[in-house]
Amino acid sequence: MSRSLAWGYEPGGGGDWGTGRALGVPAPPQVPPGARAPAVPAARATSPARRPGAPGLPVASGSGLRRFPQALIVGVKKGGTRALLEFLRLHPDVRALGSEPHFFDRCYDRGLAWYRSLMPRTLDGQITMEKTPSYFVTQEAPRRIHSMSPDTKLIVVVRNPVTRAISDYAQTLSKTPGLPSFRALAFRHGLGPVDTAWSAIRIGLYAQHLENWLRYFPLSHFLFVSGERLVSDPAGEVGRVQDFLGLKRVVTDKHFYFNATKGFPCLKKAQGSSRPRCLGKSKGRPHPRVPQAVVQRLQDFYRPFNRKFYQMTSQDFGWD
Ligand SMILES: Nc1ncnc2c1ncn2[C@@H]1O[C@H](COP(=O)(O)OS(=O)(=O)O)[C@@H](OP(=O)(O)O)[C@H]1O
Repeated sequence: MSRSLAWGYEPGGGGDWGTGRALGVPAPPQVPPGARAPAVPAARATSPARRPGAPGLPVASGSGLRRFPQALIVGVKKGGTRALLEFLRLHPDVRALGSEPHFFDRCYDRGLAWYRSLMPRTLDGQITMEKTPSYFVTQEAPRRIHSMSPDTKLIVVVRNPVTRAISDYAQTLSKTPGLPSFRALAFRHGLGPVDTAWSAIRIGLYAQHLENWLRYFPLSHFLFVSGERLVSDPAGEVGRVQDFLGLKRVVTDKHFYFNATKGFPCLKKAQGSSRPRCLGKSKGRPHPRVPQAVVQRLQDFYRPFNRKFYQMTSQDFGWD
């Protein structure tokens, strides 16, 4: 796997992320939609049995063991989840799956043993991680993750829901030329009520999604990372994450520089490399111009949901 798929930009360089895979990590097995992976027990709604070879126990293979993730980046789409994962991968005690396995939303019927087989091997004391931003808005994800391990640490990168929606739209537009305008999709009947059935809008109702998670996990299991501060102060946000994961603060401001061409913080040296690297061009895409009146209406729409989210998390993200 070419490293440039993960870190597509560097001074004088180009490229794209493409697959969302990263740094030398093999892609998960590709199984056609609807097909089942062979000889793997289905995931159960109860905790995995504690017997050798059972889904709950680590599997020895080569150097280190494949273990279930102890920490997950569960959201949100377009929040800055890739940047956070790649920053954390600089830490010697973090091993992460480069691709998004989508186990707790799309692939759950492949079973826990399949899921664990995707994970990189870790030594004692190292943390296994993966990120799949759609988990945060998947109704069944909290129950399923809880049944894997009620001790799982959950990280949510959140961003102003209006900017997030525009970013989401920009991504869809890049794959679907001729898409109706953002404004046409955001409001029903022209400039009628906000269309909460549109996923770009619905994902930003953070308080509602969090309520579903809190039925299974206490707040102490969550860390909410500001997507805005991840850009303005990456070392500060990654410092909070390292504390939350019980890790030494190894990733610090020494690892970052601001790349004026990219307009984002980049790494002075990516994992296993001596060269500076930025994320690929699908991260930090130009956004289409959205009229200020549309932005304002959405700001007003989200305000009560944002306030509720601030209350629930005891954190003010400053979006209002
Ligand atoms: N360092 C750095 N470099 C590039 N981009 C950065 C960085 N930090 C945060 N971001 C923001 O990450 C946004 C993409 O978020 P995700 O990685 O969560 O997207 S995805 O859901 O996995 O598609 C992406 O959104 P857009 O700017 O709208 O493309 C970026 O704003």
